[in-house]
Amino acid sequence: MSSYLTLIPFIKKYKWFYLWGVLSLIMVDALQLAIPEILRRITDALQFGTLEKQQLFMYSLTILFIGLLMMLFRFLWRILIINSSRRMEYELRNEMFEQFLRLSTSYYNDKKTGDLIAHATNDILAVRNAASGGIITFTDALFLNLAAVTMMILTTNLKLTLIALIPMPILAFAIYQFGASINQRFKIVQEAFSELTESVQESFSGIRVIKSFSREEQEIHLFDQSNENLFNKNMNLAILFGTFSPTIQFISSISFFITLIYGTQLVMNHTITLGSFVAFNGYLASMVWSVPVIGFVINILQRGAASMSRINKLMEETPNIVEASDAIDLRNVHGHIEFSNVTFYYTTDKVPILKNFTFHIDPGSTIGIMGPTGSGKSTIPTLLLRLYDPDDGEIKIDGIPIKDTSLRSLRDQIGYVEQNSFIFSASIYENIAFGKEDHSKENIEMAAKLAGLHQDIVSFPETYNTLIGERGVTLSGGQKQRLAIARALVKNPPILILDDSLSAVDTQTEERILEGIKSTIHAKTTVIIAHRISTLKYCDKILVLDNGRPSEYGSHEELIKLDGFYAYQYYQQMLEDEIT
Ligand SMILES: Nc1ncnc2c1ncn2[C@@H]1O[C@H](COP(=O)(O)OP(=O)(O)OP(=O)(O)O)[C@@H](O)[C@H]1O
Repeated sequence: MSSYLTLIPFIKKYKWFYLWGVLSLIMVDALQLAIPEILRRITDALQFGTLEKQQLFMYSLTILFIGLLMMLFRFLWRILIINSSRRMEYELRNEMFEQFLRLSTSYYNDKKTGDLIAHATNDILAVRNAASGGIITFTDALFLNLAAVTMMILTTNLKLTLIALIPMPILAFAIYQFGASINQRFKIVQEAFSELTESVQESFSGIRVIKSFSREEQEIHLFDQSNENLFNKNMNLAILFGTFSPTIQFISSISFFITLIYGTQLVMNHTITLGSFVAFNGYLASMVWSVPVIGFVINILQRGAASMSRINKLMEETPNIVEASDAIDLRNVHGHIEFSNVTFYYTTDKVPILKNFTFHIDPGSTIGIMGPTGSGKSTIPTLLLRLYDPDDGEIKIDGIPIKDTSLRSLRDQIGYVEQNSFIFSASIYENIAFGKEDHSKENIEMAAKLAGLHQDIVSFPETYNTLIGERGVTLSGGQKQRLAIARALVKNPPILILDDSLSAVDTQTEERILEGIKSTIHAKTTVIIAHRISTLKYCDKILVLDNGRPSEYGSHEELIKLDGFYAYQYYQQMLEDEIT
């Protein structure tokens, strides 16, 4: 329950809402307890034949008035408490999303999307329930219980009260036991639900693969298994719930049974009046209702606490990549890049991806990087962008260690086109303008032209406003790549990195794009990671990586002469071109 401590700032912020809300709630309860008192007076007057018409009219009118006040106060507490819990949910969700974006790339390496979504949905919902329903019902039940017992003792009979309360400890124990099992089964249901959501998400994302491999039957079977698992877990919970209510009701009825036997005797021997007996039953009914509710509330609060501790854990995560407190802004970059003795592991228990890697790129030059798959090519821009930090060594831009620069200014200097860039479900325009806040229509069109995409865009019915992704048209692999290039070019960055980003484009288009970039954007340091020699031959120098270490370096001609990996790839690709 200590996990709720993090909610204190929220509660403090909305303390007046909560305070007035709880007071209104207590007013509702107090008014509710006045009704058995009126019934006592009416019954007594009826029993002793003293009830006058005008008195009955007044009592009825009072009950009506109480009903009206209860309506008003109920409305008030609902508005006040539900409103503040919704505000809390809103703020908590915003804070969580900000934290998600603050966390470093490595955080996402071993996290399931379904679990992350569950934090933002189920966990926040459970906390909101605890902060609204939980608090309301807890206050409600606690006050009602205490007030009802006090009224029973003060207005009726202490002994009858004590005897009627005998089953209450059994009731409390049963509720506690049920509560623990319900909580556990509820958690299992949540896990099964998360598994099902994950599997549905995967099926939607991989629908093309499923269809092209005719895996529909197997996927339906797998889904059926997950769904059946969820059904079984839900049934387990339902059975427990099904047993819970009747058991609780049965134990509660023992209280009425005792009251009926002992209470009627007290009436018959004139220890209490008939009116007191009626009122006593009214108080008992309020109590019997509220005892199980306390059990439920404890569940809601426990569930909320479990969710809150998961949220706290997430909020306490610190990003691996942090800015120095005196970080400087990188400005007017010339594009000199230097890697000195860089060693890097994605996971420390595995082999290093880059080993003592030392390399430098002159400003304004175009450098190609090639090497076998998995040799660490894409890791180089990842480190340059500080998506990860090296375990050893240093990286500098224009002589400034990138660790000393602000993340934003560093990333603003680099236009990085990933192997498989993500395309958002938005318009083409918005996708290109993504990385540049102060863009103009001309900038966007210029970038699209340079990336060789403009002609494709104008052939779409709504040109630049055409929606793409889930809500719109589907782009071809080559169009996606060119869109990603346009997105990087619109930033007009001093350093441009194309990571296998022309592989789905034919060689003539590729030639046009690279020529365009070279002739239009002067003095840009360009790094081209590629497997195709046709792409690399535009580069001033080419670095061949092998197992995280430079193995060859030189111009196209120099590397051919060297007769190593590059030359082998060159002849191999020439042969393929001749055959096709
Ligand atoms: N996020 C990650 N977590 C753990 N390991 C990773 C991660 N990204 C890449 N790796 C591993 O690091 C190694 C180098 O990956 P990298 O992407 O740099 O290779 P690459 O030379 O660009 O390969 P390719 O030509 O296939 O794109 C690979 O073995 C890869 O499995």
